[in-house]
Amino acid sequence: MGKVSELRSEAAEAKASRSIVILGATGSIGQSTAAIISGAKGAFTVAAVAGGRDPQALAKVARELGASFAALADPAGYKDLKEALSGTGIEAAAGPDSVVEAALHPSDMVMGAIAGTAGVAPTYAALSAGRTVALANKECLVCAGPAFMRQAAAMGTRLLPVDSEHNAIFQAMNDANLDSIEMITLTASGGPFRTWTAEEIAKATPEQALNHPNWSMGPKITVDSAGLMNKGLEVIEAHYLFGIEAARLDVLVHPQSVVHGLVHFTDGSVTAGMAAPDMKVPIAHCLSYPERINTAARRLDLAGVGSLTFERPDFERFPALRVALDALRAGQGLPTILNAANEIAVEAFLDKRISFHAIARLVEQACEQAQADGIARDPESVTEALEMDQLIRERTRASLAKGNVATLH
Ligand SMILES: NC(=O)C1=CN([C@@H]2O[C@H](COP(=O)(O)OP(=O)(O)OC[C@H]3O[C@@H](n4cnc5c(N)ncnc54)[C@H](OP(=O)(O)O)[C@@H]3O)[C@@H](O)[C@H]2O)C=CC1
Ligand SMILES: CC(=O)[C@@H](O)[C@H](O)COP(=O)(O)O
Ligand SMILES: [Mn+2]
Repeated sequence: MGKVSELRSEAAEAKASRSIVILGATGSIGQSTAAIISGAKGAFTVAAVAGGRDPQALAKVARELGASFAALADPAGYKDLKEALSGTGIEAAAGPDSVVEAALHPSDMVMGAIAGTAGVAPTYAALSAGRTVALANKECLVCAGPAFMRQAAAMGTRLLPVDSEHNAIFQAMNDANLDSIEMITLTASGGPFRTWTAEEIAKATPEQALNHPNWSMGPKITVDSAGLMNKGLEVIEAHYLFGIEAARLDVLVHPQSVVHGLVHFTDGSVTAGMAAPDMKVPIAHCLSYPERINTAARRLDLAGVGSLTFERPDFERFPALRVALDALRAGQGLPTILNAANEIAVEAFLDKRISFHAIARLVEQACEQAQADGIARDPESVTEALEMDQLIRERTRASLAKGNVATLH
C-alpha cells in the first residue's frame, strides 16, 4: 500500500465508525454488504441484522459482524436462533415485528435488502424514524413509491440507491438540475434468454431462468431479470427515485453489464455510470456516502471486456417489460398491482405450477382485471399500498387456483 492510501485508511479508522442495520443480511445483497463491512476495518459497526427464515445463517452473520440484535421474520425459528446465539450477548428476536424493531435500532444507516414486498414495512419504518436508507429492495418503490419519497422529503432523510443501474445514474447525475437532463437510460443484461426464440422462452424451466449470465442474485430478482420484468420494475423505481417521468426513461439491452446507466444532458453530453458487474461497488458507494472507501470489489478491465454492445429490447419476446411500462404510464396504482401479482406469479413459476410465459400474462391479467373491476387507484399511503398488495395477491392466487390451462401453461 502506498503512503497516501495508508494515510487515507488511517484517517478512515480514526473517524467515528458508521453504524449499520442490515435488513436481509443472509441474502445476496446482505452477504455482499457484510463482506464490505468486514473488509473496511473499523469504518463500520453493525447494530442489528434481520433475516427471513434461516436462523443458522442469521446467527452466523450476526456473530461475524458483532451485531447486538438479530431478528428473524419467521417466529418458528426463534428457538434455533436463540440457541445459535447463546453465549454471544447478541439479543435474538423473531416475528415480523422484530424485523421492524431491528430496522429501528439506533443506527446511522439501514441497508434495505429484504427480497420483495416483505421489505416495505421495515424499510418504511426506518425511513420514518429519520434513518438514511441504502435501498436495494426496489419493490419498496414499485409498491409504494410516492409514499416513500414523500416521507423521505418530510423527514429530510436520504434514500441512497443500491440497485446497480440507479446507483450508476445517481453518480452520473451528480446533483444536476432535472431540467438539464433530457433522458436517462437504464441498461439490461438481457438475461439468460436474450438470444432465445419466443417459443423457447415460453417453455423455459426455473433452472434455466435462474442461470443469469452476469450476476449472482436471489431467486426472485433472477427470474425477474430473465423476463426483463426486473427492468420494468427498475424503470418504475427510477421514476419515483429521481422524479423523472416515464417518457424520459429508456432501456437498452447491454449484455456485458458494464455500463449500468446513462444520463443524457440537454446540451448533448452523456455521462455513463460504469463498473464491473459486482454489487459490492454500489453497496460500498452507499455505505460510505459521500466519502469513498477502498474495497476488494471487482475492478473494471475494459480491454479484457473488449467491446461494449447495445441493442433495443424486444417487447415481443419479453412482454413483461411492456406490461411494466404500461403500468407506469397508466398510473392508478398499477405499479402496486403489478408488483403484487408478479411476486405471486414468480413464486408459482419457481414451484413449477406455471410456465415462464404465464408470468407476464398473469401479471397483465391482474392489472386489466383490477382496472375493469374499478379497484385500481393510487394508494395514498404505505398502509393503503400494502392493503392493495394483499388484495391483489389474493386475486392472483384465486386466478391460479382456477387453473386456466390455456393461460398458465
Ligand atoms: N442480488 C442483487 O444483486 C440485487 C438485488 N436487488 C434487490 O435487493 C433485494 C434483495 O435481493 P437479494 O439479496 O438478491 O435476495 P435474496 O433472496 O438473496 O435475499 C433476501 C433476503 O431477505 C430476507 N428475507 C426474506 N423475507 C424476509 C422478511 N419477511 N423479513 C426479513 N427478511 C426477509 C432473506 O432471509 P432468508 O435467507 O432467511 O430467507 C434474505 O436475507 C431485492 O429487492 C432485489 O430486487 C437489487 C439489485 C441487485
Ligand atoms: C445487479 C442489479 O442491479 C440487478 O438488478 C441487475 O440489473 C439484474 O440484471 P438484468 O439487467 O439482467 O436485469
Ligand atoms: Mn438492477
